Amino acid sequence: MTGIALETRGLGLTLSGRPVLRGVELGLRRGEILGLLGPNGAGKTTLIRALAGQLRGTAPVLSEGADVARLGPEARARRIAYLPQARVVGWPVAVADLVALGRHPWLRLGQRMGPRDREICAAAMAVMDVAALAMRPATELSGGEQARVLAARAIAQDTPVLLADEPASGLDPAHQIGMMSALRRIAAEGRAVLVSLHDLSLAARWCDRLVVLDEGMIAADGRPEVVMQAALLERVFGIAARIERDECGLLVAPTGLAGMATR
Ligand SMILES: Nc1ncnc2c1ncn2[C@@H]1O[C@H](COP(=O)(O)OP(=O)(O)OP(=O)(O)O)[C@@H](O)[C@H]1O
Repeated sequence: MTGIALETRGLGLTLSGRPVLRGVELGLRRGEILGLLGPNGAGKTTLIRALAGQLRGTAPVLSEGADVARLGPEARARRIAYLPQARVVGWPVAVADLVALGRHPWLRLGQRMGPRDREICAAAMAVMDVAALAMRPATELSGGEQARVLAARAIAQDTPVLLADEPASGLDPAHQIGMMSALRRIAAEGRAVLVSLHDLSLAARWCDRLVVLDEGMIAADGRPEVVMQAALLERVFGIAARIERDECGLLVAPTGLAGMATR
């Protein structure tokens, strides 16, 4: 068994005639939390959807030798959990039942959850701090609460690969830290985690490796201290930033637009 849980080599993808991804070479390693960064429209969501098997590009995405786009939905859901960017609950199901949907790929038709399934759901709800909301209709929750419930469902899926598209957006600072720490714990269990983020400090502090997408191409791929360079932030994001290191890791604070006076 290699350390690579999911990979694609030379992935290109065109949407409505527009090239959105070009020559993407990426491998997600077990035990690693990979942060995917890039400006709006860089192609992060498109790449995540391709990795999740929802979009097909010019190269396959391979999970243990299998093309994920060709796997049936159940087999795919046992290998890859995908937390989409849009996190709105559309129907008034109780939080605990919504999280339990994460166990469905592991149950046979008509089979009820067993003690182990219930344990996994309870742990996912605890880690996302939604256990106290278990009986509430999910539609009555705040945006951040709904986001945490849907993250708990993805965590309950208990897959070797977890892909999370901006899971920290809309969360308060404590729950952002809770989210990153939960993802890090999942990676520490030997799973592969990819998370897209706009918060550069959150990415630099919590991720083992950062990949920066720019106009559909990988502009940088490496450890946070290697990737987080003033020249790259200026070129890709058009910003000036203060980059500092303290005992917790890197701090990356945007100070202004590139070429303009810092305020
Ligand atoms: N269905 C589509 N048809 C045509 N173009 C699309 C389609 N979906 C996305 N795009 C384009 O592909 C590019 C990448 O979009 P994507 O959503 O992957 O970016 P992103 O990096 O996730 O951005 P953000 O940070 O704003 O979420 C954008 O320019 C977008 O307009």
